[in-house]
Amino acid sequence: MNTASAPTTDETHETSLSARQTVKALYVYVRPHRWAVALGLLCALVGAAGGLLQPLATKALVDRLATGETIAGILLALTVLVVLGTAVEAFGAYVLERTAESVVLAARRTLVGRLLRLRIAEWERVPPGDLMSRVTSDTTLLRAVSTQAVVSAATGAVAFVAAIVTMAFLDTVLLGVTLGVVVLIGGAVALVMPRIARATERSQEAVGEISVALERALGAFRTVKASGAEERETVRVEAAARRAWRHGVKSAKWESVAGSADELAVQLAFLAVLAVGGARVASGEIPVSTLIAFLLYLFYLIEPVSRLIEAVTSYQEGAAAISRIAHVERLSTEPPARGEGACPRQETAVPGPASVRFEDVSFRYRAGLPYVHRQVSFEVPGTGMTAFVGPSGAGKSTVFALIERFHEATGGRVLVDGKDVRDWSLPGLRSAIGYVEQDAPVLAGTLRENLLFAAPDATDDDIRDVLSRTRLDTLVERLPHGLDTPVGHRGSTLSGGERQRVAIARALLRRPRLLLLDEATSQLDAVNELALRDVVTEVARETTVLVVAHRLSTVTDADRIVVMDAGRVRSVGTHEELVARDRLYAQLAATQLLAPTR
Ligand SMILES: Nc1ncnc2c1ncn2[C@@H]1O[C@H](COP(=O)(O)OP(=O)(O)OP(=O)(O)O)[C@@H](O)[C@H]1O
Repeated sequence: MNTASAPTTDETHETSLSARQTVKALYVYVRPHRWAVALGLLCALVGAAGGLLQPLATKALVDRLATGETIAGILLALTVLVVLGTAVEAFGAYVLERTAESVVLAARRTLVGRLLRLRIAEWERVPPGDLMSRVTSDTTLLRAVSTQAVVSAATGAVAFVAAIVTMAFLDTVLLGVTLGVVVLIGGAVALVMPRIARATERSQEAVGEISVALERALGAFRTVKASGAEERETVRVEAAARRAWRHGVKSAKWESVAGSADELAVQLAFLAVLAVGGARVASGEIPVSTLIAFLLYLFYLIEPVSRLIEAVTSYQEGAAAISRIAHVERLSTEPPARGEGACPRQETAVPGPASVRFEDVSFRYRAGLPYVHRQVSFEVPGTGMTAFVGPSGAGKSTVFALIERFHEATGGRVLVDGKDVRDWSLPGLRSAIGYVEQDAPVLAGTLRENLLFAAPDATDDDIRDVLSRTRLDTLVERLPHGLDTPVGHRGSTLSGGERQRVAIARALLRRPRLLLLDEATSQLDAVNELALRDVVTEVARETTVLVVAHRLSTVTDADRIVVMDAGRVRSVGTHEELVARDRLYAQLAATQLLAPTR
């Protein structure tokens, strides 16, 4: 029944796309811009046609010189041709660059939209730094392949065929010599191409590793410093950077081999044509103007051939990026809620506190991992405070994760208001809940942005009220810009206790029907703890409050306590009842839960 988590090892293995899948994925990006690409292609073709006419005009010019006719008209026509061709080509290039940027934007928007809807299980599996590098770095590789490569391939092919046909009219023997050389070099280039794709993919992977390593170190910056780990973490990031360099250089090596192939093909063909053509001119089989025109076409071939090579090269690079981007698209996202958009209002419109029931819930985070919940059953009626206690790792926080539907139960049912959480729309379910995580994350931005994060429509009065209830009003008075003071990366300019109170205020502003409070073990001082205790007690009068308790004061205030041990519910009762009849609870209360401000 579990669809949310439990990815297998196979799923985590990243496989490259086949050529067909790559082209299909590429087409999805290009399709919305096909008319712009077509316009760019048209401009490139016009430019190429201008180039194609030049050798013929030169042949006419040489012929006229031989007969003593005037050449001014042809020269003028040639100049106009060159200027117009260049202008059209420049316009086409702009259209393509703009389109390429739009393709990158579209890919980034799709990825970002998906990333924030990923299932928690997927998000836990893939390092955030790697995901970030796919959004920022890999998408840029789409730029070249999505438009320029398409146009280069098309114009290159058209110009190549046109030149070859014209050359066939001039002299088939010389064409045979030319094609022989081109096919030879082309075969060598074809061997090199897959190496470019492989090296690019490795290089992009290494860029992802740089982000992962950086995110790891910068995300625990103080710990890195306090542990004296700057050097080691630097080495780690550098190692990834060196891997990126190595594969980048490898890719550059093969690209330069491929990139110089066009020159080489034409130069070799030039020598061969010069030898064979010279003999044919000497024997009177062809006039010298034909040889000159043929040689000019030969040099004209450099461009289409280099365009074809460029197209294939950037396709190889792009294919690597498309594979990595497609991998994100394959990560599973949270299900679109049944009736999403319509249901939430209806669901949140139900007034009053929500009830919670676990029915024989079993759960493990992934196949192969041990069960965290085994037949967990308990019932929490609307209103009142229910505390969850138990040794570390007993599965208390996991109760909250299942209620929020961050993960889905492997067996049994989790019910909110008597309705299976899987039958709720996700926004509807979550909008009924206020959730304070154990580490009380505060986001970069101002204090106001943080408070309004879960309730963007809260009024100033609501904010004032919640600030005074959580004793944050004195902090706001002290801050230089009050509520509009930035709190730093992850709230680093606030104290641990302040961060926790901000997180609680944020949850309360949401006016939740169910408040989930994962108590931090040692964040609050006695005064603030007392104040918050009053707030939570007050909130519990009108809302269902579930607390993972680490403080004695919390459990003594609780209406009921659920004692968990090794993934099972051991007993349920009030503090007095449990002290009298549950040895583990009595022990916990006497030790871990004893100090009120632990
Ligand atoms: N995302 C996860 N993936 C895999 N295992 C996890 C994950 N989160 C928690 N666990 C494991 O599940 C078990 C229960 O974790 P949980 O956080 O529910 O315990 P807890 O009772 O809240 O502990 P504590 O009091 O220390 O916070 C632990 O053994 C933990 O290692």
